[in-house]
Amino acid sequence: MFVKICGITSEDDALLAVAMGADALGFVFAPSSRQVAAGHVRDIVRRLPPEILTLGVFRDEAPQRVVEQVQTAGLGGAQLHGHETPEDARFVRARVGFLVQAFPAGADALRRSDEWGADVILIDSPTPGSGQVFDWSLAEGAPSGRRILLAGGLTPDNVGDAIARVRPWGVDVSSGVESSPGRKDPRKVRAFVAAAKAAGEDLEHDHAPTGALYDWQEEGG
Ligand SMILES: O=C(O)c1ccccc1NCC(=O)[C@H](O)[C@H](O)COP(=O)(O)O
Repeated sequence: MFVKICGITSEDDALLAVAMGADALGFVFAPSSRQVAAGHVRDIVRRLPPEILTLGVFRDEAPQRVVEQVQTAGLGGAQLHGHETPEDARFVRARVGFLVQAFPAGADALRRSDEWGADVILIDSPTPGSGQVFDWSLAEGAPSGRRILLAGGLTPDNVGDAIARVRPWGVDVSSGVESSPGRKDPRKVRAFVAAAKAAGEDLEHDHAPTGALYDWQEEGG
């Protein structure tokens, strides 16, 4: 189970999340209480192991500006959370090398998400970074055979249920592992990563696959 910790604002929190077993970190460039500047992110990213996927998080930003910010910060890719068109997304993907495209759960566009050409489809609540949980049955609108990252109000207490229900490729969290906006709580981060990884192991040992997301994992994606 791939685990991304989003809304990182400090080197301490970045190193903490990595030490706890996170696979990816997100840095919010969109207007937010967690907003960070490219120069600050660059200083953090330099201290991280190369295998950690680092993503710049944007919302309705000009595609060329997304590319510039990702490159200035030395990030591994971009995560787009707004009303980006498939053309915007493909422009960014071609220049930054890795793209996560977010869709609000239940959005019609989720069924057409292949058009965005993203490496990973993120299914989130309509208000990203808000800590709001959505009805997980809405994640069923995702295309089959794609890497699905699930977010939206996940916590150490509910992430196991969410994984069992949605069977995603990975999970993404911000609010649920914070002590205050932009500050991560070490105990919550530890508990979240452990619960997500344990639930992922349970999925692998489950011999009764039911969903397309599981099929993709079975095929070695
Ligand atoms: O965190 C923000 O404030 C934010 C603002 C604008 C676009 C995206 C933003 N965050 C994205 C994330 O933190 C995660 O991808 C995800 O939405 C986490 O949500 P939650 O765990 O519910 O806080």
